[in-house]
Amino acid sequence: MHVKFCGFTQLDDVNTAVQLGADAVGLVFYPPSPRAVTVSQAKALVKRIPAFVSVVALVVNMADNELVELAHQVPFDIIQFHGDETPEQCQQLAYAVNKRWMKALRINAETDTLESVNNRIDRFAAAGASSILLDAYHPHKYGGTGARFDWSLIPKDSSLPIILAGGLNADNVADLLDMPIYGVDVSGGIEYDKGKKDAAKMRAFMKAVGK
Ligand SMILES: O=C(O)c1ccccc1N[C@@H]1O[C@H](COP(=O)(O)O)[C@@H](O)[C@H]1O
Repeated sequence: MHVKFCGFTQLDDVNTAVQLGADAVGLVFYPPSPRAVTVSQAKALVKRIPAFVSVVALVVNMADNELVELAHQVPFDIIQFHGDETPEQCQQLAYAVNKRWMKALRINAETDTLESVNNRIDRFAAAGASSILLDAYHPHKYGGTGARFDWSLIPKDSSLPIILAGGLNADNVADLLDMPIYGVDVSGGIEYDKGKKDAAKMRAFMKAVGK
């Protein structure tokens, strides 16, 4: 199971995540988020991230010129599109900065079915996504809500590797170990306050996934 810890703002927390063996560290470039970082904060955090640990830039409906500028300033590895971006927009934006990317789909149990989730994944696969992230739908927020979605809507035969997010923590992540997913992503479940990570919660999370 691959693990991404997301929403870092503190150097010590990044160091702890790396020491614990996180595969990826996510930085939020979405100013309304309480976990958002500035370019200069991000540069300082990324300096602490060694080879073999991926840096993920989480963006929400970011304008083309802003993403190009961000990519010039911060050496990230992968873009996580977590807004309303269409497959075509993701493809164009990622091409403009020459980066791999994944798309977050917010799953709504009232309107989604396994078929609709698979169809949505297929559209992003055709546009060149390297993975898909499934998160819980919230009517007023794009993510980082701490809410889970109905896991029976996780496809078994997805055309892209699935990264599961939404309300994960050390107590529930083990329930995912038998599911057809490539990785997990957590933010709120490893925090004591927004953007401030709890070393014991990070450790417990890694233990729960057997890392
Ligand atoms: O973390 C945020 O503030 C955030 C803001 C806007 C979009 C996504 C955001 N976070 C991502 O949301 C999921 C689930 O987070 P949680 O574990 O339920 O807190 C995860 O991918 C975060 O990276």
